[in-house]
Amino acid sequence: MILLFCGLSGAGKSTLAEKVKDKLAAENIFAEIIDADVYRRCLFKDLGYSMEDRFENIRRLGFIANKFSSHNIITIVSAINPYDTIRRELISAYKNVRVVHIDCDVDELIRRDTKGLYKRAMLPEGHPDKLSNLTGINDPFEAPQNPDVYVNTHALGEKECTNKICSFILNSIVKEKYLYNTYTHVS
Ligand SMILES: Nc1ncnc2c1ncn2[C@@H]1O[C@H](COP(=O)(O)OS(=O)(=O)O)[C@@H](OP(=O)(O)O)[C@H]1O
Ligand SMILES: Nc1ncnc2c1ncn2[C@@H]1O[C@H](COP(=O)(O)OP(=O)(O)O)[C@@H](O)[C@H]1O
Repeated sequence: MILLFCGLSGAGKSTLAEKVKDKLAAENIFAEIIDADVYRRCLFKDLGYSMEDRFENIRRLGFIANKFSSHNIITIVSAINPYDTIRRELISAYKNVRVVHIDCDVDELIRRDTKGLYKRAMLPEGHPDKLSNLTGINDPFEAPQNPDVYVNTHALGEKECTNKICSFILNSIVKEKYLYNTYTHVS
């Protein structure tokens, strides 16, 4: 199964991916997280934030995710993933792709602003530090219309969000008789 965790920067994709992974590990279910921010820094240094580059980023992440997923590893792709077209492309290309919308009100994201990106995006035009294409501020985010799971991290705490996502995964495993790997957790 490939889970596309999509949502704006700071919404909670990475936090929830780690928590979901830990909760599944407690049930001896192995999950792999493909965090776009990490892959961009290590492997995809050639990509920026134009629509074309974002499409290419998601295509590459999807390709890698499918390698893990084809070995029956629950695979979480944590990326803003703002465009419906490319999400649909992955859904058509690979088996068992599910969309998890990690939503959060923009006002709350501006308050969190853990990376200082929102502050930079809201600087006046012409300011040398202004970020010109931050998703949700001055670049589009097409919210998934029918996500398999929806959580709003302003309305729900980390634990509630984690439980909701894990319940979906565990129910899917049962329904689809998903062959999942078990492993010995080494801390
Ligand atoms: N202009 C702009 N827009 C969006 N995001 C920006 C931008 N510049 C830098 N960053 C940082 O890059 C991370 C988003 O990369 P993604 O690969 O998830 O984006 S995308 O799916 O290709 O749209 C995102 O990471 P997260 O905060 O984890 O979402 C940001 O830290
Ligand atoms: N319900 C929640 N779920 C996830 N993160 C939350 C929640 N409430 C507050 N947060 C905080 O929001 C921030 C989300 O950051 P992060 O997970 O890096 O977001 P993203 O990966 O989407 O950019 C963290 O500081 C986290 O502690």
